[in-house]
Order: sequence, then C-alpha cells, then structure tokens
Amino acid sequence: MSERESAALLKEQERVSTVVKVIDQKIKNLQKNTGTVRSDVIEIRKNFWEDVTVNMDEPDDIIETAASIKQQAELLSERERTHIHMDKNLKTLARLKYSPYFGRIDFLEEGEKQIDHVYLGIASLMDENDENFLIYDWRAPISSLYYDYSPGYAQYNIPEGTIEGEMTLKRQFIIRESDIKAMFDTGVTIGDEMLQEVLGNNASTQMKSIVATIQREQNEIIRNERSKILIVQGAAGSGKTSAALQRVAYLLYRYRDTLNAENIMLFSPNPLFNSYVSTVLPELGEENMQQSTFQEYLTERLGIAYDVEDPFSQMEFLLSEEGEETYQTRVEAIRFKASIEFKNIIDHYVSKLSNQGLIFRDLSFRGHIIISKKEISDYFYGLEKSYSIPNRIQLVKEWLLKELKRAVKRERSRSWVEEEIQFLEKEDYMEAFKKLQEKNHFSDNTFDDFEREQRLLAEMVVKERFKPLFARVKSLKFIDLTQLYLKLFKETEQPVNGLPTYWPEISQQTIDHIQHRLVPYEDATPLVYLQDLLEGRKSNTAIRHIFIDEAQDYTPFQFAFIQRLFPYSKMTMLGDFNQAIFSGATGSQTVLTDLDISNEEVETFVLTKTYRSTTEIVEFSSALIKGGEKIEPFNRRGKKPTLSHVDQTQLNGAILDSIKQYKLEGYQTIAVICRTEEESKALFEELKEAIPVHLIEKGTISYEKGINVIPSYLAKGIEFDAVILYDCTRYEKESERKLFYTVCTRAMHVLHMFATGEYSPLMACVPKDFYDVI
Ligand SMILES: Nc1ncnc2c1ncn2[C@@H]1O[C@H](COP(=O)(O)OP(=O)(O)OP(=O)(O)O)[C@@H](O)[C@H]1O
Repeated sequence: MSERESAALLKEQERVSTVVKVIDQKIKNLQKNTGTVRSDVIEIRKNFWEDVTVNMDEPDDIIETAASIKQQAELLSERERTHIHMDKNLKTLARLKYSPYFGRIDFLEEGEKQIDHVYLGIASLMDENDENFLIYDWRAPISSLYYDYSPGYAQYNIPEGTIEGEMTLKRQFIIRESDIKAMFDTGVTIGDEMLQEVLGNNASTQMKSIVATIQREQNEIIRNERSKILIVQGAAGSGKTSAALQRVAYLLYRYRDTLNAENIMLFSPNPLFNSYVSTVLPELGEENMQQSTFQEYLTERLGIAYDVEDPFSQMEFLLSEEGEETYQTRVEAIRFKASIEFKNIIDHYVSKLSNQGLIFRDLSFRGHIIISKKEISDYFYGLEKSYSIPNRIQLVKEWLLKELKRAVKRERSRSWVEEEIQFLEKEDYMEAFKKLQEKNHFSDNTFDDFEREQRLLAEMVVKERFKPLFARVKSLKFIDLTQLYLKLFKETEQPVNGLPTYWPEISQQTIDHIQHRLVPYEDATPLVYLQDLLEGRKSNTAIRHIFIDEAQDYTPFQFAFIQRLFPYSKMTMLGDFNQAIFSGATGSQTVLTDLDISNEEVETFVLTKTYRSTTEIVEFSSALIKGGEKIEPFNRRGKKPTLSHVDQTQLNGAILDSIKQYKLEGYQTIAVICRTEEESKALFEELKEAIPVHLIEKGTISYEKGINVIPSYLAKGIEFDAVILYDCTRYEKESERKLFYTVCTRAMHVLHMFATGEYSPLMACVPKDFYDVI
C-alpha cells in the first residue's frame, strides 16, 4: 500500500469511528425513549378500563362511553406503532454499527463549488444535529450514481429533473464490526475486487443482499418505475432473483408512504426457495413481501375437494414414464392446456352457458333432495338474461339461502328432531338452557318453559344439521364445477379451430382423471379460471406489485390468469428461457416466448453477464445451449468441470469419495443432483449409512449446510459450492437439454459429472477442452 493509500485509509477509519460514535449515541437515546414508550404501552394496557368512563344509563352516556373507549384504543395503538417503529430503527442502527457503509462517491454538481462526499449504506443516517447526511440510503436518488457511473461525467434523476456533474472519486469498503477490512478505489465497473471477494466466498443456504455490488444493468431493473410489465430475461446466475429482491426493497423505500410489504407478492418456484430468499429483505431493514408458489395458490382456490397434482409430480411423470401408453397424449394435453387457444375455448364455452347448459348440484338433506338441480337451473335461467352469469349466481345464492331457512322451519317439527334431542349431550342442554336465560325467555309458568326449551332445542338441532348446507350454498358449491369442466371436453369437438389432433384422446384422459377428483397440474389453472368466470371472483386489489420468479415456467394461460387476478398490479417477471425445464419437456409455450413484447406497457431487459459460477463452469454450461456464446462470465477463475466414467455398481461409492474430497477442500454446501426423485431417494438411502446427508424433497422448506441430495427440478433458483451430477448419461433427450443446463449452472466453484455410459449425448456440442475427463 502506498503512503497516500495508507493516509486515505487512516482518514476513512477515523470517519468510521466518528460515525459509529454517532450511531452509539443514537442507539442510547432511542433505547431510553423506547423504554418510556414500552412502559406507556404496558401501563395503558393495564389500566385500559380504569381510564375509560363507562356509563350505560342514558343513550348520551352510551355514546360518551363509546367515544372514551375509542380514544383510549387510539392512544394505545399510537403508542404501539411508535414502539414498533422505534424497535425497527434500533435494529437498523445495530446493523449500521456493524457495517455503516459500503461505498463513497465524491460528486461535484454542475454550478456548485463544493464537492459532496456521499457515503452509501443500507439506511440513511443524519449527524447529531440532524443537519447533514452521514450515510445515504442506497436507494436515495443520488446513490444511483454509485451504481451507474465510474469517475467522470455522471448524472442522476430526481423527481424534479436531472442533476449533472462530475464524479471525482468512487470508493468501496468492506467494513465489519466498525473496522475497515478492505478499501478499493474503483474505475470502470463496481469493483471487480469487491465482487471477486464476495463471489469467491462459500455458498450460503440463504441468499444474501447484493446492495454493495449491484451492477449497472441490474440497477436499471431495480429502479425501473415506468413499465407496467417488466420482463427480465437473464442467464443463469445473472442476478435476476437478487435484482428482484433489491427491487422490492427499492419500491418499499420509494413509495414508503403508500406501499408496504403486504402490497407486494412474489410467486416463487418451490417452498424451499421461499426460505432461501427470506433473509434478504430483513437484512436490508425491510419486511418480507407475501410469498407463495403458484401451485399453493391454485390448491387453496380449489379447496380440499380436489387433489391437485403439483408441478414436480408432473415433471416426474415426464422424466420417468416415457414408455407409458398415455405419455404422448398427456404431453399433447399439457402443451394445449398451456395455450391461450384453450383459454379462448373456455371463454367461448362460458358465453354459451349464459343461455343454457349450466350444471348444478341437488341440495339434499338427510337423504332427501330439498332443492333439485333442475329447480336451481330453472331459477337461474328464469332470471334476466342480460345479467352476467356471476350476478345471476349471486341471486340464486340468495334465493337458496331463503329456501334453506324455510326448510329449517319445516324440519323443526319432524320426528327425527325429537329423537335427536333425546340423545343430546348434557352440554347441549346446558347451552339451550343458557340461551333461554339470556333471552329472558323463562316465564313463571314451568309448562311454557318446557315448551320453549323444546322449541329452542329443536331449532338448535336442525340448524346444526343444516350448517354444512348453508356453507355449501354460501361458497357456491351448488354449481357442479367438475361436471362443467368435463362437459367442455365432452361437447367440444373437432373441427373447432385450434383443437389439437389428439383432442379425443386428451378429452378422454382428462375425463378419467377429473372424474376421480384428481386434477393434473395442467388442468388446475383452467379449472380455477372456469370457476372464476362462473363465480365472478373479485380481483385482488391490495396487491400492487407482483413478482414472478422463474417466469419461464409459467404458461401463457397461467400468465393471463394472473393478470386477471391482479389487474391493478405492476409486474416484474424474471426468467431464463434456457431454464424452461417444464416447457422444454413438452415443447409447450412459456409466457417468456409468447408475450406480446411490442405492447408498450411491456419493457424487456436482458442480462447476459453471469456471476454465480466460475468462468470455467460458465463456459462449459453455456456451450450446452443455443445462443450460449452470448453469456458472459464474470472473471472468476476455477477448475474446469470434470467427468468420470464409472460402472453403475461403483457409482454410489465414487460419489461418496468425491463428497469426502470436496469436504476436505473446504466446500460447505455440496449437492448431489439426481435426475429424478427415485434416484435421489435411492442414493440418499445408501449415502446416509456412510455420512451425514440431507434429502431434499418437494415439501422441504429449508436446506442446511453440508451434503444435500436433490432431484434436478428442485434445484432451481438455488446454488451450491460444489455440484456432483449423479449420472449425466441419463440426460439423453433433446427435451432435457434445458434441465441439464439448469443443473450444471447450480455450481459456484466446482462441477463434477459422473457418467455410467459414455457421457450425456447432449454434451456432444461442448468442446472437449471445456472439461477434464478424470
Ligand atoms: N451484483 C452482484 N453482486 C454480488 N453478487 C451477485 C450480483 N449479482 C448476482 N450475484 C450473485 O450471483 C448468484 C446468482 O444470483 P441470482 O440467484 O440472483 O441469479 P439468477 O439469475 O436468479 O439465477 P438462476 O436463474 O440461475 O436462478 C448469487 O449468489 C448472487 O448473490
């Protein structure tokens, strides 16, 4: 280090110490105030009723009492809110104390004489007098200079316009526990050195925030405010998920007065991924957005009456059952049901149902039909035709509820009721008795009292028995959704435009499944969509931003459905066409290939630079796919991927040896990626006898450091220090190329492939010097 550099480092360390002192002071003050607020909260809760004037004598008194309670409740909730806010600030200050900032820029604004020194951290911090910024939040407008420019001319936007000037210095820090561990003055991009440092580390079981090293093209995505639909097509490891999460944090900051974490929703690929990304936002001092897998959403919508297949079982089918008789039909079905053509067919079908053909269910009670499906249908089609189907369904619902109430009255005097009363539990009697007392229904006449009690008990018994019927009507279960969906297949015949050649077989296969209440994954979205068209589901207006990760796995139909559900939402879709493993297996369209990008509401960004893997692994994996030459590795060197040929009988032992070797070399997360669940399970059973190992299955919600055995399609979105491919010979078909690419790109530092045959035929296009055979 030169003398100048040492002097600069010393000066910066002094500044860090000064800033930390300010933070300490702020923490102290805040702790004092938090203590006061906390005691306020406890005190108000304890004395709530003592401080309220309760008087119910006159109407005026009641109003006064209500006002007094309201005032007290408001005071309490204001104090509670303040407490939560202070607590959050304390946590942020603790984080700042540990590492106050990661960057500095010196900026001379045009027309100004004095250079601004801007230090960037995860949150802003003012000096003791609250006059000057000691730290700027990384999301502040001026902070974008750091991500977008290197020293020289620079500009940034503020709501009122553009500020121009010259950046005279750009510096990066790694500060831990108030100590500067490293400091770099950077040139062209955001510190190669800093990135080298970050990316060279071991993989973590939880994703980390990247605010210190966001790249310019990622920053553009993070701060985009223009587009209604923002699509990011990015190579594996290019930071799509990272950009998405920092974008959530940015939006929460930018629109902090109107937007909170509950207004943002992320659709993620699997439950494991949910937990993998769950620490990023809290690390940045923000709350997590809502998260769900699309399948969870569909399952919840269809309810327990249906057994909805998950996408992973669908994938297992595609990977394992090729020889089966039904295979081709199913592939065709998946392909067709993914398309907008199928959605149009459903739309057309529903428009016809407006005039005739809706199917209802009988409402039965104790084995007798009390309102038949025919009566419901007659009532429905007797209503004004110009009303929409959902509006008419609502009217039918109201009518049915009235009819049920009438039926309750009728039933009360039936003999079964009396019989059931005899068998009532003691508690039920007590309850009836209590109710009578409450209602002051007891008179002095014991005979009347007995009569009343009997009546009340009868009402209780009947109402209890009718409860499920009321619930069915309220949740519109009187519509026979299953039969309606099946009718679509029975009645739609060729030659309807756009129907696939295999339509009769597809129809039969669908009927067979759905009749048994098994909903194949490809039918789940169409079924919920049909349900929505009939029931008129209200769109979700609370959600303002939707993020769809692994967007290549969504079909055009699913995307149209999501858009309909969240009409007021902006969308950020992140995907990689080369990792479209589901559509790759069937040749169906994905939303990424099919979206009308000429639409002016849609803006597309392409990320070609990739950060996860070493240059060698990127070169190898990119050679597997078409257009892979456009993928640009971040310059981090490592060993070439390796390939070993082994006998099937020796495979598991060889894998064990590799694992041991990688452990010795210090890798902390090692994954053995198998093609299917079956392979994973079998390998796991053997390995677990020899070493501590975890099996990742589709329900797994978090994974641990160490050794993990995982089926290919579950490894999406996550990464490991070292990846061992169970048997690359098994990736044979062209339709599995994307899957093969996806698994190879999970490796950060090491990729080793075993082959029980020669090697995967999909590797034929990879230059021999991109990997070593050992
Ligand atoms: N600007 C950055 N600074 C530091 N690390 C980065 C940056 N961008 C990406 N990374 C790292 O690269 C790895 C891959 O990032 P991420 O998972 O966000 O990529 P992705 O495009 O979603 O990948 P995939 O499509 O393969 O799931 C992560 O370890 C992430 O921390």
